Amino acid sequence: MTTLGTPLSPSATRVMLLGSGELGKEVLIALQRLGVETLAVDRYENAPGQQVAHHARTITMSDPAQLKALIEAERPQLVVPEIEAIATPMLQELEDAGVVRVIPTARAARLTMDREGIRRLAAETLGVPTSPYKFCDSLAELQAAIDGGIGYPCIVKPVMSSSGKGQSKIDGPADVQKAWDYAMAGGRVSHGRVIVEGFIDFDYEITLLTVRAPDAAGVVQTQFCEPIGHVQVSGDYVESWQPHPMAPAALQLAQQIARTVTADLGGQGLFGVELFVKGDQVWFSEVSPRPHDTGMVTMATQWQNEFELHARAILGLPVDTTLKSPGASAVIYGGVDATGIAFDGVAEALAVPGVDLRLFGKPESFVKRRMGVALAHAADIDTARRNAKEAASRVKPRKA
Ligand SMILES: Nc1ncnc2c1ncn2[C@@H]1O[C@H](COP(=O)(O)OP(=O)(O)OP(=O)(O)O)[C@@H](O)[C@H]1O
Ligand SMILES: NCC(=O)N[C@@H]1O[C@H](COP(=O)([O-])[O-])[C@@H](O)[C@H]1O
Ligand SMILES: [Mg+2]
Repeated sequence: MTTLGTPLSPSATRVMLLGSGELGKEVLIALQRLGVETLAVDRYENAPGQQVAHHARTITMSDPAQLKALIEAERPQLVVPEIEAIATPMLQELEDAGVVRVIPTARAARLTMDREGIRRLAAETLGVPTSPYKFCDSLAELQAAIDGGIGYPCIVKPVMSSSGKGQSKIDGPADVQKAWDYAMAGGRVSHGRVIVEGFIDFDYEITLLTVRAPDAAGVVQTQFCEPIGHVQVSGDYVESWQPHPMAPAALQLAQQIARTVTADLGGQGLFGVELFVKGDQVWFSEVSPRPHDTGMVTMATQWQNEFELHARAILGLPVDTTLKSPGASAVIYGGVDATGIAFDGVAEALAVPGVDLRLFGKPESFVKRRMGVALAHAADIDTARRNAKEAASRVKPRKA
């Protein structure tokens, strides 16, 4: 039985988010709606989630000493990682010592913070199909890996990065040095290691949102949302839609891979399983043990969006993954480097049929920083995609 308390009282159910960007903000809102007391942590002040939580703290989350001190001082019942760049070995230590429960598990957070952990688990331990890959610590090792079998084209990524940071495609020998240098500059935590992956020439890619939540008997069951299709530019998502139509055989394989990987990671919560599909062939790419950026579309498409599903699953409450309507999302980038920016065209954007907006409230904009998203529901995904993109293009961020 789950019992929830009253926030800001001794009975409170207290949850700490580690990372409080646009995804954490929505998880925090979902938790607030259930009367959970929330504490939003991030690396900078006034992060989106910090603006809606009961409490806000700013620390270097990759520093084990700072992380330990904060968790020991606050003693939340649950710690919910929201980004990769966290001192996850310390989370493991605190979980092992019984100080906190980490969502979905400290081991899942540790394995997925580093591409090497999750890739070796999926490909080598679980035998799930992935692109060919090698890990390299120098430009010479990168060149040797490519010449030794990875071949061209291939993709280089820092082992610790997300949203495409430091990622580039190598089409031939002339690109290798550039890709190495770019990876060295782009990791979220400085680290001289990269993964080089053979390029998969997929027909399409999906995120399969997978929820592990207990049933009435308290047994954790796996449930899937409808597949989310998406388009990535420079390794960062720009557009997503749901449901993405799939051949039954490919969908079955996708669900089987997602079930295998998430069952091994364990715990309770929502996972974003990223998969490449070509005909009936499916490759595992990576997994977020938390809501996924492409899953923001579920704010327009599902009865319970991915943030509500995560909130419910981690609290041990029942979930409903069914679709309400086809829909789409389109990203709004900052377009300028400036703090405290203004957004023109909001009314024009909201005049597009079936459209809603999220402006995240990030205090500082960069040309390629995601500052908002347009959401659209429609009778079919083509209309929804068109309307979401139209609405996103009508929002004009500028220096205030
Ligand atoms: N081996 C590959 N073959 C073909 N395309 C790839 C490959 N690896 C990555 N990509 C493309 O680059 C995108 C981003 O890659 P990946 O998900 O590994 O990066 P990321 O930085 O973790 O992104 P995010 O944090 O947004 O999930 C993929 O969604 C896909 O479009
Ligand atoms: N693909 C992972 C992802 O989308 N993560 C989301 O972006 C935020 C960081 O944004 P920022 O880099 O603009 O601070 C994270 O806090 C999370 O919400
Ligand atoms: Mg990804």
